[in-house]
Amino acid sequence: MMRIGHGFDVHKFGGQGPCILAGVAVPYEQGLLAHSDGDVVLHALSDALLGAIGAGDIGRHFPDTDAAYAGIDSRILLRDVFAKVRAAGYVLGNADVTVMAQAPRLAPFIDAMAANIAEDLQAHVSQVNVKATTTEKLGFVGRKEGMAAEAVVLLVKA
Ligand SMILES: Nc1ccn([C@@H]2O[C@H](COP(=O)(O)O)[C@@H](O)[C@H]2O)c(=O)n1
Ligand SMILES: C[C@@]1(CO)OP(=O)(O)OP(=O)(O)OC[C@H]1O
Repeated sequence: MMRIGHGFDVHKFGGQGPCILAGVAVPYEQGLLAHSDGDVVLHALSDALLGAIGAGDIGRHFPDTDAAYAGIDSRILLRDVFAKVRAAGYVLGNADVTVMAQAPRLAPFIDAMAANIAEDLQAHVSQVNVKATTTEKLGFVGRKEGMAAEAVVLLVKA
């Protein structure tokens, strides 16, 4: 049996850079504001994984009111989420992630982002695709107010 999941997340720019995206420190004049490290990519991916096993979302598992998660590396959250996926009897089939950012330019960092995700999801890098798009200067992304990410995952029975 297979299970599909989708995730979406947004964080606002603010403070000092870099932006942490899939665990990669991407140089930028501002960072992403959040309770955690603001890793919008891993939050969308974690939500997709939780969605696929019918387990809600990361806000339910790691409340942003809990001091334990202040400034936390979102890779720790992703690995915890993936442990739940394994406990439910699944492994990753593939994951596809889209990052919406007018800036910074992400192309030089995409491979490192995919490698981190593959490592955390006990998968081969060929099972993980990460891509970026601007929004052609439209909307909050286009005005460089923040960044958004979407993720889709397919899980397969272990
Ligand atoms: N922050 C971004 C956004 C996009 N890219 C890459 O630029 C190419 C064109 O993007 P569109 O906005 O026309 O979809 C595309 O190949 C993106 O991967 C980027 O590096 N950083
Ligand atoms: C990750 C958590 C927990 O630190 O907080 P934030 O970093 O603010 O991120 P968000 O995407 O709002 O999601 C869920 C949270 O509970």
